Amino acid sequence: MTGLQVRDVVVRYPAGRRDVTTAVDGVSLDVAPGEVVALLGPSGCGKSSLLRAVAGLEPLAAGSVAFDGEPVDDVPVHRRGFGLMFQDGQLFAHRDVAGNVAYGLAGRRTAGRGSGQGRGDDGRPWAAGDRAAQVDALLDLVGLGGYGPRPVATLSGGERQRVALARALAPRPRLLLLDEPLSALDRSLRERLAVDLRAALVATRTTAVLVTHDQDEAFAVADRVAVMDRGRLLQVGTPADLWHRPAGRRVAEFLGYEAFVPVDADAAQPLRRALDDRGRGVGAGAVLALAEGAFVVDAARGAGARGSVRAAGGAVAGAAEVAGAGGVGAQVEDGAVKGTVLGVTSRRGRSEVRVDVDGIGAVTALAPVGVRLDPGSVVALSVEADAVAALPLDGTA
Ligand SMILES: Nc1ncnc2c1ncn2[C@@H]1O[C@H](COP(=O)(O)OP(=O)(O)OP(=O)(O)O)[C@@H](O)[C@H]1O
Repeated sequence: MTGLQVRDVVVRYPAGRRDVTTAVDGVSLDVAPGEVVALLGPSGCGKSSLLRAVAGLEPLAAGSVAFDGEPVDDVPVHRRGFGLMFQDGQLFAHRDVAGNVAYGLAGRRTAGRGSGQGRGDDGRPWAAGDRAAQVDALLDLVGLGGYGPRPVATLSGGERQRVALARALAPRPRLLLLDEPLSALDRSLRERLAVDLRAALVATRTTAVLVTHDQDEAFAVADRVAVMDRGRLLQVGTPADLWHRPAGRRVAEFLGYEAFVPVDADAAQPLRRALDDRGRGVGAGAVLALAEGAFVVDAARGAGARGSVRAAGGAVAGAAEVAGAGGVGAQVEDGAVKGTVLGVTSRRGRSEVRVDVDGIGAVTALAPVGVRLDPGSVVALSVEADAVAALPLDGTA
């Protein structure tokens, strides 16, 4: 066995005088060498407790943690050869950037020390050369080339986390444990840093476990995502696996699926046809989960009643648009899915249209940026099959 093996791990904390909280409730998980796995779940589901148990910072109430087939349960934290990185980076304020990274180099494991811990020079970017060159290479790796002499007090939050990452990678840990490393940053910075974090982990072939409550971050950084809830693992899979085949409603909700409809309901038939067209036929009895964008406002097929679909330039799209023609939806083509507009917001170069669809309820449809739709108007909707998933019949997760 290579990589990390977590078996039936239980972590408990005292709660009150007699009670205990079971924060991790029998979790098993393997992480292959060079693989990045994200632990994803809502606040309090036990992600950090599991990570801390792997690190050796929390005692196990049951189960075991092994690396490369050897149990580490009796190995103290600093002898496990695991690196840790936290939300706030915890840089040394009195050292400059280079000094912080060099501190990580000082802790580098040497080849052959301890079982499975040593890896000789393997062509990684900072494996050779003197210490200053290694620091420079690490700073280049995290996109901070030339930052060495900067006092850390002068860095932005994102830059600090990049330094913390360089420092954490410097000793070439056989496993890097990252606890919400980006969550103190604002969203756009987080998105950019997530991409860079993955690039740095892949370039250094670092085996890593990342804790996050942010689905986008988990999907951007990890090869596989482990969804946790109430101390248990609900599903582990690649981002594509999870997105297309959530194990159940709780996983789907956590990934951002916002509406659910039994496949046999009338309202589900257009969705079912769209899945059939993609070769993703769904059997009777399943439930369809709809993510944002499962419907797209279909301007070409018309809008009716008290509103109209207008493109950004003001041109009326769709010949069937009428104002005030009695009866909501009167002018929308037969056979089209119809939705009553509840409101429109613009985000990231597109419009998100909250629409109420008969038999399904309120969902978020997409439309071109600048589209003007009055609340109460009825729009035709087409289905985007990629944003629809079928939940298995027995999916309890
Ligand atoms: N030191 C502790 N003492 C007592 N209870 C704790 C302790 N640490 C965590 N817990 C409890 O264990 C459960 C899991 O907490 P944990 O921090 O592992 O969750 P999490 O998923 O990482 O949450 P968050 O995303 O909010 O950090 C929670 O109910 C929490 O209150």
